[in-house]
Amino acid sequence: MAHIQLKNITKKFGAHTALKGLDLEIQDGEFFVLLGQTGAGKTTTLRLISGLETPTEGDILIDGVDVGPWGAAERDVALVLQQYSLYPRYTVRENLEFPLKAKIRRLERAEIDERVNRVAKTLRIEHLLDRKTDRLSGGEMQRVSIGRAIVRKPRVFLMDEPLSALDAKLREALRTELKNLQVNLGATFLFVTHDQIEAMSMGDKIGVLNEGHLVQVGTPNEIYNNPLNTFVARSVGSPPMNLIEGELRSGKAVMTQKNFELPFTGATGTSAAEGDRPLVFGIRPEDLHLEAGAPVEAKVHDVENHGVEKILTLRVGDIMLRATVPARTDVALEDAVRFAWNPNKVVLFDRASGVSLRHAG
Ligand SMILES: Nc1ncnc2c1ncn2[C@@H]1O[C@H](COP(=O)(O)OP(=O)(O)OP(=O)(O)O)[C@@H](O)[C@H]1O
Repeated sequence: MAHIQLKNITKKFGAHTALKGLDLEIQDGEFFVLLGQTGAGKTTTLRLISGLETPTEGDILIDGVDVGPWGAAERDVALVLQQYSLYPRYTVRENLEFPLKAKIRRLERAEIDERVNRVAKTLRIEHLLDRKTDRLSGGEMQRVSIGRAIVRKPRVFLMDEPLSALDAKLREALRTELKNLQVNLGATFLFVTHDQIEAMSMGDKIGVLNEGHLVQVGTPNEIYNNPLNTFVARSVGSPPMNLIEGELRSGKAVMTQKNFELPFTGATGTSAAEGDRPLVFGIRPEDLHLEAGAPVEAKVHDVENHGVEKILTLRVGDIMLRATVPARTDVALEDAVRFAWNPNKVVLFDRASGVSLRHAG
């Protein structure tokens, strides 16, 4: 178990700056997810913590100790990658024993057996112990890779998209297992992914990374309900938050799309809302609902049936809005419908900076 702190980390590769002044703190026993698109700097962050790269500027502290001078082995962190790095001609048992046989560990045979058996039981791969790893399915191989990390009892687990090579069903199953495992071990996990569903479902905390900048850190609820800016608003939620242009007029927010104009009755949420200015309204699809007599008319442009719910695309003039409605809602393409929204749930963003007025205030 360990507490990790990154202080003002910058990492340059030649002329390219991969990380820019990154400050990040991961509490002991926390499941922290770093969410970002390709090239955001996720892998670089993991490689810096594990000691495979050196920061251009800034410090990395593990349990309050500056680990800058320490090599990868001394840091005692385990890195699990998307591509399983197993020895193909070895059995599962041999692969699990391997990290324990390093000379510096000097473990007794009985201790090695005990650890391997316990990990195999935890990951439900006991029946595979004597099988060669090239005879395993993708999900089994990834379990063994995770097992190789656990068996060492490292201080920190760093996971680089470990589930992204697996099919959807397996990914879902392993998400739950990995989360349970982290809770049972009480371990500190830093898990990086570009998949917002993974981030939302697994993280105690999420850090949203964009082009080497940490944009926002918060619990999944904070990130979802109170995004710092339109980038974060678009990064989480499926379908994503509706973002509609409008403006502030005499203290009232007004949506001013070409074909409709609507007063917004909810609180603007900040004193920074004084003075007229261009805004973006953020409304989650589940906060839009169909209602007879509601203020705005729309045409049903698309209907996706997802079992328990339907995702509608509504066309209002030339803008498209997504609405998540109960599956029993009876609508067909090109139906005329009316919709309303929950004014308390609307998030207002400054159009120029993209920053939420709640945060700017
Ligand atoms: N060794 C290197 N030399 C030069 N540029 C690098 C090197 N490693 C990473 N980069 C660059 O730094 C940026 C961040 O890369 P990084 O691998 O950390 O992104 P990522 O968020 O993990 O992306 P992905 O999801 O695609 O793995 C990218 O623009 C990448 O091209």
